[in-house]
Amino acid sequence: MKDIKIFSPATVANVSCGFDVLGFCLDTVGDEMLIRKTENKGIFITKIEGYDLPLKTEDNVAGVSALALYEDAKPNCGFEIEIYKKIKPGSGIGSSSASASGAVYAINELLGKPYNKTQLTRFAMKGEALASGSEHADNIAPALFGGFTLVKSTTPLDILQLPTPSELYATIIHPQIEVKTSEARAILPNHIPLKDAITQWSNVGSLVHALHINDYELLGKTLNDVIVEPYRSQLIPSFDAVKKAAISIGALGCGISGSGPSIFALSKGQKMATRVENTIHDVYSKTGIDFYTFTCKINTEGIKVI
Ligand SMILES: Nc1ncnc2c1ncn2[C@@H]1O[C@H](COP(=O)(O)OP(=O)(O)O)[C@@H](O)[C@H]1O
Ligand SMILES: N[C@@H](CCOP(=O)(O)O)C(=O)O
Repeated sequence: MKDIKIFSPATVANVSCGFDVLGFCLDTVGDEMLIRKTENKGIFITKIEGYDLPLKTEDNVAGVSALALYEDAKPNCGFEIEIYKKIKPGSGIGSSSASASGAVYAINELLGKPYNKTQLTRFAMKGEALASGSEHADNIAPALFGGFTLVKSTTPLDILQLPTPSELYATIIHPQIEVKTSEARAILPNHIPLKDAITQWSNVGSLVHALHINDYELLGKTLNDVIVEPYRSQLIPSFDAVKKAAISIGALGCGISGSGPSIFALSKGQKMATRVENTIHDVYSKTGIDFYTFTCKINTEGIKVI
């Protein structure tokens, strides 16, 4: 195989209570990437469409991740990367992760799959560090593994795959403003009150249990973030109004998607999810800020060849 085209999906990291640990993969929205072998050794980004991003390998998340794999594999060829970007950088639905994980997934396929998904995650984390200043894996893991994932540890890297309730739908509202993950991380405290930590890890454990027993009502109760949301919600216009409206119309829960500005809501069934989307659309229409919304199932497959 000399070339490959892939779909690299958007993802929702943190999932309210699970900062840097929990994440899930979205369907329908994602980047496309075309990667081909070349006789010229090295990693070359030859084309980017959709958003203005650096072509220089070392300045692009996809290039940095690809280089990490390339320097480990030492293949007797190089790779050219074309990125067809659909996820706006700084969106909060894993734009950097889609590039980082897509690049390593595609090159691994072209090399005959010498690496497993955990090893690919490690390479892709190098790209995330370029974007956010931190090697977090909570977007990359759901992109590569699909569904819900929990990053048990980063050293050693240990990713847990969690069950995905079959009737679960995600609704995303993406205000067209940029919130860089690096900036959204810089405003977080280094220390947290013990009582908040107890609440947070109680919710994480309960969320994992809810996924395992397919309990939608319990899942909704766990979507509560007392540590990060109080700081980051201040970066997102009308966040509180969106969250209140989504839950009042029947969403299981609602929170900041990743580092924002996107907001996610989870619902049981497509009918409720559509009702939630219509409601938050009406709320945001009053802000005067450009935005778009979409609703989709949880993507249990992750990155795929197209
Ligand atoms: N291939 C790429 N895809 C997305 N962002 C990239 C890429 N290469 C570099 N970047 C930079 O990374 C940042 C986007 O990362 P981040 O803030 O984490 O956005 P998101 O929350 O959407 O993942 C932007 O500053 C962008 O310029
Ligand atoms: N745990 C990270 C997740 C960033 O997600 P993104 O979609 O905004 O890149 C964080 O919250 O900083």
